[in-house]
Amino acid sequence: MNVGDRHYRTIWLSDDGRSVEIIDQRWLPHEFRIEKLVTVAGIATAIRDMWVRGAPLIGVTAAYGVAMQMTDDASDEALDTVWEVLHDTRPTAINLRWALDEMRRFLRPLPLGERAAAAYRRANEIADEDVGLNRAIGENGLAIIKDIAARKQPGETVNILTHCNAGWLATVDYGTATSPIYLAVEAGIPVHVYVDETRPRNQGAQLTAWEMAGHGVPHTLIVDNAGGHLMQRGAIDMVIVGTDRTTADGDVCNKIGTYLKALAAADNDVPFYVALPSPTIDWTVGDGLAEIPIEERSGDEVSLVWGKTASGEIAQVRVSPEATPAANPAFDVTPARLVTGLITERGVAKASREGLKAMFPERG
Ligand SMILES: CSC[C@H]1O[C@H](OP(=O)(O)O)[C@H](O)[C@@H]1O
Repeated sequence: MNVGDRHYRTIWLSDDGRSVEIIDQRWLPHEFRIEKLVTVAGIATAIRDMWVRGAPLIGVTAAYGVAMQMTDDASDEALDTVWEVLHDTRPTAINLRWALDEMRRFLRPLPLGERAAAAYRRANEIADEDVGLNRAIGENGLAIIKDIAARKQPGETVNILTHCNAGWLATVDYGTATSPIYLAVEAGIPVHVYVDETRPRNQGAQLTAWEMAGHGVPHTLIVDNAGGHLMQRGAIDMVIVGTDRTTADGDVCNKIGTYLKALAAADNDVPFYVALPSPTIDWTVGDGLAEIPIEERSGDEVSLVWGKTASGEIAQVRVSPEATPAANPAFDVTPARLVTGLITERGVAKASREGLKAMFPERG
């Protein structure tokens, strides 16, 4: 997407044809910093410490990490080792495993001398594929927004709530949950987005709000706990979120707090949509609550908050007593029964095994 008058992706191959450059999302919205990643260890750190984050972007970053490894050592052992090293960075987003599996499947049959160049070609393809998938998700989600707009008074705003950041910053471009929003704005549909701040790391306040402001999308930042209140008062027409892993039965694992939004939406008859590219579907898992590993991150992310001081310094401040321990599950699971529809690149699927099989019959 555009940052000012320049188009950016979240990750791109450096001119040296080996390193990758990323938007280091830790400093947004206060500073727009580009970082160059030159080693597999650097790629692993960038994923683990959330310099880059978001399920699709994590997968693409790992794909480039495999390619980087192939330039150093293209042996089968090195291919297996880099798979393990990068897979261990974060446990929940299935795109990470999907991308690592895809790179290993693609490279294993190749002669060692061909693997490095082929790996970069495949990583570039995966990045490009992500952009196409997200654009298609946007088209399919736009139809839903248009339908809601058609049922309101002419010119009346469609109010959308989103949680965390499933924007272009969570992908290579366009985003998943935000893609229909961007296309709706392009189509001239009056939309307004309620942006959940999304504690503890505030991906909504720091990233989604930055994206919305950057693209002139009317939006309002709210605390995570305000969504139900707004739904009770008819202020929300639809909820749209992303996902880090959706099961073959339609259970949706996403940023912590998503489940509570889905409960409030169900209680207030507000449609609750999940936008996802198919690599985010884990076909090996049915029961999300029982089978999806939930990342437990440091309690410091709860107790300490990043922000910009009055003097313009980016700093952390403590919001709880030093002695108070904090728990920090990073994701939760929304049961399929609470999901109105899964907006995929092929269309809107019912959140069920049958619905996903109908959309992806080759997965039968
Ligand atoms: C388009 S996937 C975005 C998804 O990833 C986020 O998690 P994190 O920021 O921890 O990587 C969040 O769950 C978003 O919905």
